[in-house]
Amino acid sequence: MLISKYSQPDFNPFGDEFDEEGEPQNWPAPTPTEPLTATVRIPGSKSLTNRELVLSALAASPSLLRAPLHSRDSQLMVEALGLLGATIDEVPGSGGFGPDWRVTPGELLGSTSIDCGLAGTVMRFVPPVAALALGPTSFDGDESARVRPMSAIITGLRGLGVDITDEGRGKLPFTIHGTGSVAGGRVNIDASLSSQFVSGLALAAARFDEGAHIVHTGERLPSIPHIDMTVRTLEARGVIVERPAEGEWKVLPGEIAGATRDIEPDLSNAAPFLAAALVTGGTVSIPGWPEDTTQVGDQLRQLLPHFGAAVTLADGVLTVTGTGTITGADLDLSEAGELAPTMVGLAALATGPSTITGIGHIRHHETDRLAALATEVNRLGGRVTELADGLRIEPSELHGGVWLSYQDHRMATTGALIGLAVAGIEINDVQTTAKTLPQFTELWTAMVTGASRS
Ligand SMILES: O=C(O)C1=C[C@@H](OP(=O)(O)O)[C@@H](O)[C@H](O)C1
Ligand SMILES: C=C(OP(=O)(O)O)C(=O)O
Repeated sequence: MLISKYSQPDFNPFGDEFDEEGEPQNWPAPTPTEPLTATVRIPGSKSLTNRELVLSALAASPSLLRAPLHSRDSQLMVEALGLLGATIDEVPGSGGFGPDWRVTPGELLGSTSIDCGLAGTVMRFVPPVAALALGPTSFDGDESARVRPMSAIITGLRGLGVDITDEGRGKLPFTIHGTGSVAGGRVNIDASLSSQFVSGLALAAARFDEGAHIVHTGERLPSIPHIDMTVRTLEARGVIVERPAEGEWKVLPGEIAGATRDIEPDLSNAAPFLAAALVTGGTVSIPGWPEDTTQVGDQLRQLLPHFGAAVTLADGVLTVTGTGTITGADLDLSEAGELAPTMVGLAALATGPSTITGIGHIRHHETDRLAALATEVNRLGGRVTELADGLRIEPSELHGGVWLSYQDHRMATTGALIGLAVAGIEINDVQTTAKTLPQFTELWTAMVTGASRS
């Protein structure tokens, strides 16, 4: 099994950016003097990598994952599945950002402890796998992971016949008492706080005796494209998923096939880079943009023009060009909450007001993103007001200062985005980008200095 360097407490991906006490130093966000012209290659998708890892561990035969994401979240997933019985070996890769992974499924055994870090995909996707293992598996994570909602997974698994002990808060930590099988059947859950509850149950459900008929009972369902991604990855491995009604998914019991899968670049991680074209009035291209994808980041093609961008997709290269002026936009991001921090960064630099709604659930992401974004932009002189399910951003002259990251990779990248236009912004704990993009500062600096010019 692979050892995760990203989950070691003393891991420092940037060498010199910790002080002598081991505290993260501030990273001065670069402010270019000219419009950018850059081509940026982006590593693999977190959402696809972690789904394919889970499905590979549950499959009937080995799988090969090509160009997977190597980051804290994917390493935590590798470790978790390794502890439960899968073997994950590195094989020489062709992707350029690290080796490929060969995943050999093994007998699922508990009697282990899983560290979820702050990864929603690990804390929501692995418990149903542990339910299939023989023996108890305890789950915990970072301190800030202990406030993220988990009750729909806990009550959902209980409804499917799984014994779980927890502290009664519907949060980490908890222990799954696996017996080697899960009865399965119909289960009602409220997934209004996270689509990952549906995805987590669905990914393992084909291995349950009766499969699972998942019924979402809440009033709203965020991030629907991520559930579509789950369904598509299941179907690609031969699993039958029926849709009896709106908000219902019926995963039939059956074999999950081993497969060779090419992981697409992470289109949501492309967001701040593409937005940089708007902020500087330049042009940024991302190669390897898939023609047909379930990644919600593909919606950037429709979203960025709202702020004044010209967007083209030709021969697998997405190119965004800005005019130097960012217009305000009114957006419903209920499907694409993951893109909200970047959109708020753009809105903070726009000439007109913006209202971004449909994202109440991002209060439960890595941090309360609505509060964190409002606080940080306002500390730089911005005018951001929190709404129940979003943010109102009004134009304002911003100034430099320290931008706090709240252990949130997308907060860190949003600070860097604003720093392209506002001199003197320093990102505290930029290392937190290792959650999904350990190369962030390297790629960002290359983009700004022209080192990634095509
Ligand atoms: O299933 C996934 O891979 C994800 C689902 C979404 O979660 P929510 O539904 O909690 O927003 C998204 O925001 C997250 O980054 C990744
Ligand atoms: C919400 C996110 O992550 P997680 O998978 O931890 O929920 C995110 O990456 O924006």
